[in-house]
Amino acid sequence: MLFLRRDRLLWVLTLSALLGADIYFHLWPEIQVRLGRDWDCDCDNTASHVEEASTIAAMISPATMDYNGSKLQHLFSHHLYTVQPTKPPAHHLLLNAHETIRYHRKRIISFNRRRRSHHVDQNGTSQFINADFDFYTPWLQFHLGISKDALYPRSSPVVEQLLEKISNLTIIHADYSPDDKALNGECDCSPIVKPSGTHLKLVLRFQDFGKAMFKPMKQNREDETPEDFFYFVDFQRHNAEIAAFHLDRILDFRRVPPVSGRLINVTEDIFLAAGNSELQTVFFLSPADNVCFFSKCLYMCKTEYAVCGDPHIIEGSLSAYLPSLSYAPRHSVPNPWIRSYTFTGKEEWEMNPSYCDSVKHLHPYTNPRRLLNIIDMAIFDFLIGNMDRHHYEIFTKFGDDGLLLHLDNARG
Ligand SMILES: Nc1ncnc2c1ncn2[C@@H]1O[C@H](COP(=O)(O)OP(=O)(O)OP(=O)(O)O)[C@@H](O)[C@H]1O
Ligand SMILES: [Mn+2]
Repeated sequence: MLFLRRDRLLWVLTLSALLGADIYFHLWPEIQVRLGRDWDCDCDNTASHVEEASTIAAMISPATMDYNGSKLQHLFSHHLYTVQPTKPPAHHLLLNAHETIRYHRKRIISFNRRRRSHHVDQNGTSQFINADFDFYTPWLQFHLGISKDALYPRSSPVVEQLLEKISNLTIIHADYSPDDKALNGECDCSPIVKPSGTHLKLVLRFQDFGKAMFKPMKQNREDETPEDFFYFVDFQRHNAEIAAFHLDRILDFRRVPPVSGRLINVTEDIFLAAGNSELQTVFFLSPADNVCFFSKCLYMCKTEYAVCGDPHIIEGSLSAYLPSLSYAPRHSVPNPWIRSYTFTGKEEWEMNPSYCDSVKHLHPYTNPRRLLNIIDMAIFDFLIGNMDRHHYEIFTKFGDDGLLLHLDNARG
């Protein structure tokens, strides 16, 4: 009996020793690596960062401008941009891969079914294209890579692949954006969607089931804002959206969803792909025989604010769509440094010299990360010349610690 008990004790001691060794030699070093290397901060040594920054400055200085290839690619090949911090832990990612895939597999089936019946109802003569689902498709990889700190990892190949897709893939569906739908009472689009939209925009869906927010070119690129315009009625420029994405990436914020320019065929890519008959009612042929359309929204959406193809083709920006609000909720937060939207009014920050201090003591800015994030956004808006940041959006999942989305840069 005594022998049996001693035997069991020996087993327990041996197993504990093995477990202890495993924790000490394998698990603990792994934990140390993770604790030591923060995802957003490879703060190794300031001196070398200063040196790297001056190398970058040299790369983009006029002296090296004779470089023939893409200057952006040249810049992003610098090792400062290719340093890859450790992968974020699963709880720092926005989405769970399995659930996201399951969700989309179901959605794509119902989406194809709905579109097919609409196509039949309309006696559609054009070829019907089913949306496909592929795990490696860039929009899905983009969604799966969204983390607490950035919309995409620093040297992610997914960004280039996504830009290539949104500028070339066949468009199979066009619809109003959620805020236009909220305006028309068609959607219960969660807290962030307000019937706003001073900018004509549409959601376009591609053959790979990816989506993008389309903002058409509204005036010539070289048109300057007339001096008498207040900033809150300033032009909205599709190319400002594109430039803002690139600058945000250069600054390593990575908080603007990838945006690409594209020539869109108003008739084929929008009118014939319209997901609801309501959208088709806003199209008309102009006296110059160009195909035009306008949007239904609060302010500038009458026919005189329509945009027209030439006769079918129009340039615009396409911003890669973020994960749906129904499974990655976001909310909109008023910017404490909002500009006044009246001719004469002033906001509190313009009159109260201690406003900054009071904001610092207010939730959520008592969180230093949130305060720094809003300062980043102010720097970004200063550089792009955007005075229209009335709200910003955040992913609800990350609470006060998460990134601020730099959406809506058309007035940059
Ligand atoms: N890439 C995107 N993915 C998902 N949603 C987007 C994207 N871009 C914009 N949105 C959503 O559409 C809303 C309206 O877009 P945006 O602010 O760019 O247009 P707007 O016409 O300027 O609107 P507003 O008048 O409210 O400023 C945004 O608040 C955001 O919720
Ligand atoms: Mn706007």
